[in-house]
Amino acid sequence: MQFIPTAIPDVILVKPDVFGDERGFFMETWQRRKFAEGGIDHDFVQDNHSRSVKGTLRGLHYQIRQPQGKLVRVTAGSVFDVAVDLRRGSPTFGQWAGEHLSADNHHMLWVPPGFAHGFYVTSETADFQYKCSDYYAPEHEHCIRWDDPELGIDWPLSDNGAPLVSEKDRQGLAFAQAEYFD
Ligand SMILES: Cc1cn([C@H]2C[C@H](O)[C@@H](COP(=O)(O)OP(=O)(O)O[C@H]3O[C@@H](C)C(=O)[C@@H](O)[C@H]3O)O2)c(=O)[nH]c1=O
Repeated sequence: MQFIPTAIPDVILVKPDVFGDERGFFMETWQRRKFAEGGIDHDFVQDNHSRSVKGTLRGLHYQIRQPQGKLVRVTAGSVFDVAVDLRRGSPTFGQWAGEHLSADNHHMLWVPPGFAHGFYVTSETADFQYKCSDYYAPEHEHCIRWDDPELGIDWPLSDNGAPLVSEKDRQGLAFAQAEYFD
């Protein structure tokens, strides 16, 4: 199991050991002791699973109270996954880290509390599964626009136009107008 700091060191790319044989493969997707040694030392209280069609973009989401750390992975298809540092005073405040996660590369991303999170689907469909370190609290949920020019996220958008975004995400705030973490 490899734990690799990304462009934002607190955002960690996890490359699990994958044991293939004639039946298929086996891998550990969460193991408290190994992940703690790798810098991901959290209790998880909720697991989520979403499916999205190609060109979908979900995000950028965060909860200003009850902030959630998210251990995310893709079990079918592929996505470009992004974390944005919203921790005021952090040396990487306002910066983003992005990684390609897929069912084929088995990579996971640790998005700590204090970050906004989103992803863009690059395959026909994508199944996206993640563990959360706090409960869903819609009353504390905030959304920053995925295409905020100040953030300048380099989404690998397909040529045929704008991504598929929920009504809620279309109402996302500019980064400059967002609430941050102290
Ligand atoms: C996130 C969530 C949603 N829901 C419900 C609310 C709504 O009716 C329906 C769809 O919700 P949303 O449109 O917010 O789903 P979605 O846009 O997939 O929201 C998710 O996006 C990614 C990027 C994240 O980082 C997640 O934390 C979460 O915010 O599911 C829950 O019941 N529990 C949950 O934990």
